[in-house]
Amino acid sequence: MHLDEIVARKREDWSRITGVPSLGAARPAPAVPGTFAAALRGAEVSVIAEVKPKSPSKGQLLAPERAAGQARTYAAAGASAVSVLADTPYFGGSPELVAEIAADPQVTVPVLYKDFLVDVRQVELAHRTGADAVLLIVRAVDDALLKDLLQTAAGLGLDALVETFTAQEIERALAAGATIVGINNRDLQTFSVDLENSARLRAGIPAGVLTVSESGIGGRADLERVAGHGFDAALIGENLLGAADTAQALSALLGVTVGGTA
Ligand SMILES: O=P(O)(O)OC[C@@H](O)[C@@H](O)c1c[nH]c2ccccc12
Repeated sequence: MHLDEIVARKREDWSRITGVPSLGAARPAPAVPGTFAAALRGAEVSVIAEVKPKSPSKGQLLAPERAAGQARTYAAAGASAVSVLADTPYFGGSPELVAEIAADPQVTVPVLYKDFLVDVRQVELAHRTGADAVLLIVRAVDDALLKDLLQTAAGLGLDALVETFTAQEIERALAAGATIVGINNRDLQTFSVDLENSARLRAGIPAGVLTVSESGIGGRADLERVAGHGFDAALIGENLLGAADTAQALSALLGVTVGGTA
């Protein structure tokens, strides 16, 4: 299974859905534009820590009942933002999980809604969860839809992390107006990971655009490499989810980058 199959399924699912699904009693505060972007800015490389209950390549990563607590641990241990999977069939998350985490007073950092967006109604659903930002994957959409998704997000006060994998996708992201660009180190067609992908493509992103290196970042050496290439942030899931002590793993990652004290 790879990106094309996931995207085909999402399109089919959303063709059957009428309107925007409601989220029960969830009544989030309105999104404050720029909250997620602001969390990534700063002198040091920021960490966006991910709550990814399972993945197609690794299987179960986190027991469902531990997912919400994981976000609290990330926030307490110094993550600048948390990314939460809203996709259920492939990644074991849900919009309800995003809503629960976004409403948690102990999660004091911005929340990124992570799904495969192929319909503007998904941006509205993300907004209903109380998330601060959405992930948009360039490869999953055409230019017109990418623009629509970006404009819908902006209209609702949501920031957008626009994910790319190639130089051409970076150009498409920038042409559509992206102000936060992610470069994935994992090829979503094959699931192979190469950190050099970020390094190679970073130069194609102009100053003033926030940059995020995504996937396969394993430890402090990797994070330093990413910082050295000038990224504002790193998106990290599996390494933290697999650690015996998440808080300690995250502190060790951050300790070095914020002053070499870890
Ligand atoms: O767990 P990792 O290798 O640290 O990667 C996190 C994140 O980048 C990855 O989960 C991801 C990047 N883009 C995605 C799109 C959909 C689902 C998941 C992802």
